[in-house]
Amino acid sequence: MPDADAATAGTVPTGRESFGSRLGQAMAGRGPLCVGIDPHPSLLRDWGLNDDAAGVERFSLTVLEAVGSLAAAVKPQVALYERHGSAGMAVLERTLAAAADAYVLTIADAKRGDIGSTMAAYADAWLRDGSPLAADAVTLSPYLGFESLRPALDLAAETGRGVFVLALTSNPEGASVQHVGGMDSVARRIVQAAAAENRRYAVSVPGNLGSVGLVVGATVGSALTDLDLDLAATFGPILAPGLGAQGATAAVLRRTFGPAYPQVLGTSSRDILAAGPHIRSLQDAARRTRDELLAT
Ligand SMILES: O=c1ccn([C@@H]2O[C@H](COP(=O)(O)O)[C@@H](O)[C@H]2O)c(=O)[nH]1
Repeated sequence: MPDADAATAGTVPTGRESFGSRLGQAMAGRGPLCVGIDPHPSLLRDWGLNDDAAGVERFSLTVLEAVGSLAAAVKPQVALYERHGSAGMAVLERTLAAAADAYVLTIADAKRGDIGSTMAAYADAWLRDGSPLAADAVTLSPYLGFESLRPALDLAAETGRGVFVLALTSNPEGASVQHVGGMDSVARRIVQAAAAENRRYAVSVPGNLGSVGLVVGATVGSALTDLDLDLAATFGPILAPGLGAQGATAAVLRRTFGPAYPQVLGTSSRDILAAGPHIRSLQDAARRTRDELLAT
């Protein structure tokens, strides 16, 4: 049931189940792990694959086959397909289609953000039904202003898809922009805007996940307390990259996110991918990370 805030809210304008609801079910059923599909040149080499589109395709489909049933979602890193030009983007299209066929949720890590008119085109690419690059969700950068993301926010709601807006990124340089403003920080404005968006679609109900998520790095340390950020109150999923290769552990994640931990989708790429190319080894690595996330 919607809460009082939702009295004036809109409803999700689609017959399709919302992304938040689908992700919530996947997290409950498979565990709170997202595996990044990041075909770095060094990983391709270690897997005995060429650094070309064919190598990227083999890599991507192997990861999908290995972890599809162990992860709530997979997150292809768009830059690592883009570096192979149109052939790489075609591989990304086929990877997204293969994941959809296997009922695995996809989060395209594209970090898009632009002025409104151009943002509408990015929204069409990643969130429109029938687009060859349509994913279940896409990552967005709000640094042209949160409202500049409106075309993507609205299209995601319309098509039952989701977005993850960068709030506190996992890289150390992020603080120089995101922490600015002290107790009225840039990050706080983004968190509040995401919360308002989830309220708008009447999902501010404990236990229900909204479809407007945030990216908050697993490596942000005490920033949530320092900046007084209440992530639980956003009711949205939190994509938390930084596990493994960037140094964070499941225990760190639990400490960092506190009451918002049930909303956290822990994300790991290189740490798990380094176990390939053998399916069994990839599965062991993904299972270990997932079990650590569940155990904390
Ligand atoms: O704040 C952010 C936002 C996105 N990422 C992305 O996540 C993966 C992390 O890869 P690892 O190999 O597990 O370090 C990568 O695709 C980043 O672009 C992030 O790390 N931090």
